[in-house]
Amino acid sequence: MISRWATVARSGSAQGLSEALASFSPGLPLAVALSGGADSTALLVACAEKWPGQVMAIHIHHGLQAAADDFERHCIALCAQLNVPLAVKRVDACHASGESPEDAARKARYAAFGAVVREEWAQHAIKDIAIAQHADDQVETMLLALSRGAGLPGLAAMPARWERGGITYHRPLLAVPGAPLRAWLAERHVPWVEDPTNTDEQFTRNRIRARLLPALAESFPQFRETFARSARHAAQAQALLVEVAQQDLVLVGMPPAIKALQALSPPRQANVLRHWLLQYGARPSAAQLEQLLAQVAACTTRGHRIHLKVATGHVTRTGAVLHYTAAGIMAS
Ligand SMILES: Nc1ncnc2c1ncn2[C@@H]1O[C@H](COP(=O)(O)OP(=O)(O)OP(=O)(O)O)[C@@H](O)[C@H]1O
Repeated sequence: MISRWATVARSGSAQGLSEALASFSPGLPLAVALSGGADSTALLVACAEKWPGQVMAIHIHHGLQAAADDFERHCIALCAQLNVPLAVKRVDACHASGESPEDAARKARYAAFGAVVREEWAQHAIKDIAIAQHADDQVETMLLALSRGAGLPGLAAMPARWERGGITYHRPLLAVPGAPLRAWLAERHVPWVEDPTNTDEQFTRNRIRARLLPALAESFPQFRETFARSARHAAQAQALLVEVAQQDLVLVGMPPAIKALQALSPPRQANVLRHWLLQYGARPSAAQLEQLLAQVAACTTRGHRIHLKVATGHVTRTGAVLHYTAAGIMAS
């Protein structure tokens, strides 16, 4: 197995994958999130070769599209061939009103990952899960963020590593473009399932992949590296903003005192208010935040009333402080 990996690693298509895997050192045993598409198929094969007997796979059956059974069949066959234990979990990924089907599927998927490693595989004490987004996915995510007018959290795109619910998630392929992963699988005659919706240009991400990425490659051949560098800069700056917001929240207090807010510069007020609201899951739009800042600035008399819609709730003034009320519950 090792010599086969080394032979393939010398070919151009495998270069990125072998380099990415060389610097990837998760806790073991490792679970790989296997959709059955090319990227996660390549990640699973590469991980199973690198850590024989210490890799498992999780497949989530969303039941969202007719091809879901094909994905499941592929995952079962691949894992049997690799001798990798596989857990298949069925989820009901119905989306709530106001939520996109993709977001609902993503949420259901992460909840199911947690359930598998904590419940079904409790005896293996798995603490690490690898998912297979790659360099092209990262660029698409940044372009999507730009198209929505996102701020730093959006431009920071996808982190290479993060923790949720006691599990460390890894994205070891963020420096590897999509094409070499497919070429690597093709060289080794490993099949994968093509998601039929990936070519549907009704979806913005698919339009970005089909039209913008080739144009970027033509004009800026290094775009994947430079976009990745920008994402890292944005992530670092965002981490700093969170630190400043945490310190400022101590200064202004909980609930935030209007006088203390007024003593901060407007960008710091915006930063700390965004941070405060996020604790209730409320993400103000740029216009709502601007209005809130204007109201805080104008709040110089006892009688000045503040009652502003923010996300699904309201920010109101009660005496010297602000409150956030979400779905009828007052938070402070
Ligand atoms: N149904 C699923 N079951 C398990 N893991 C999944 C599933 N769907 C996605 N993932 C994981 O999340 C990553 C990103 O998902 P996304 O839908 O963007 O990719 P994909 O088009 O399915 O790509 P891939 O070719 O990697 O399978 C996948 O690479 C995979 O690791």
